[in-house]
Amino acid sequence: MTTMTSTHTTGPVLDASGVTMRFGGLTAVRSVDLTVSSGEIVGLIGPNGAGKTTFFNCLTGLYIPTEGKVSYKGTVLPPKPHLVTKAGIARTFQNIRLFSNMTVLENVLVGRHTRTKEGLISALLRGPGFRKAEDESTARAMELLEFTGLAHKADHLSRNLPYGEQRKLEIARALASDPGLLLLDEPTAGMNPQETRATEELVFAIRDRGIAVLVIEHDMRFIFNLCDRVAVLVQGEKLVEGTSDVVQADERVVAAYLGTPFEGAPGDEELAEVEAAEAAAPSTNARTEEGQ
Ligand SMILES: Nc1ncnc2c1ncn2[C@@H]1O[C@H](COP(=O)(O)OP(=O)(O)OP(=O)(O)O)[C@@H](O)[C@H]1O
Repeated sequence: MTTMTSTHTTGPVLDASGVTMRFGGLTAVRSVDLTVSSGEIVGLIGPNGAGKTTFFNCLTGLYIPTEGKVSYKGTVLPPKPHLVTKAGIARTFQNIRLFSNMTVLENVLVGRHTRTKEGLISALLRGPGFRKAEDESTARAMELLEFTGLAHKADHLSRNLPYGEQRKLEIARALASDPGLLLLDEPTAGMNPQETRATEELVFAIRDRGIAVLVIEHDMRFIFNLCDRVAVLVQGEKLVEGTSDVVQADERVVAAYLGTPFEGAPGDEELAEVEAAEAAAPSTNARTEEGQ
């Protein structure tokens, strides 16, 4: 039996059932059920204000749902963000939330703290146990920077990274908590086609490491290329859920969100844009290296 097969047979990593979130008179999320299984990449799409981020906040303990429950690997999660992270769910945010005055490596080390056992006394004494844990954390953080293509920037201040690399760093920091499920909130927002394509590859690589992924995104090419399953939220309710083909063909989704049927094989147009950008890239790099 391959690893892939065994991860697919272990049942849902995430099981959200009947999740409702009300803010006063406004019901932002209404009785939403969603599961994500090991080995899956699931997309969450919908118009602005549909309740996608609110749903993420309910999954990660930032909000206590008005109704419903969220389980991770069969255990109901306490609605406290640090306990949710410790249980195995990590996330990135729609707006980048890095520690801008820390280095790239330090940002990833911050994400590692839920997995280090050494306490305050040990840290103050800086005994052998603490130093060993520190070395292990640094090695793990560097491995994640290699994985995300940022190792060569480990000692740069995060605020000096280009936008696309800051987004990658957010993902590296989320991975530092060794999650079983990664929630990505608009990971390609503001990216050019080349960066979007690289992010797509990164998400596939994360999935191949055995981490399930739930992703919110407005870029439909990205979503339909990437996801095994897509759920559509409209006005807080789940309208449709299915494969990319099913969702794209659903008239209700077209009417409520996509506007016009999504034409052409997903990825073709994007591929052409990326190839054009890559063809133009050497001259851009040359200008940068010459300091122009
Ligand atoms: N803390 C809050 N208090 C009151 N209303 C809120 C709060 N957070 C979200 N809302 C409302 O809940 C609804 C859903 O918002 P949410 O940000 O979850 O939508 P979204 O689908 O993520 O939108 P977008 O795609 O624009 O990010 C909106 O009407 C929003 O104004």
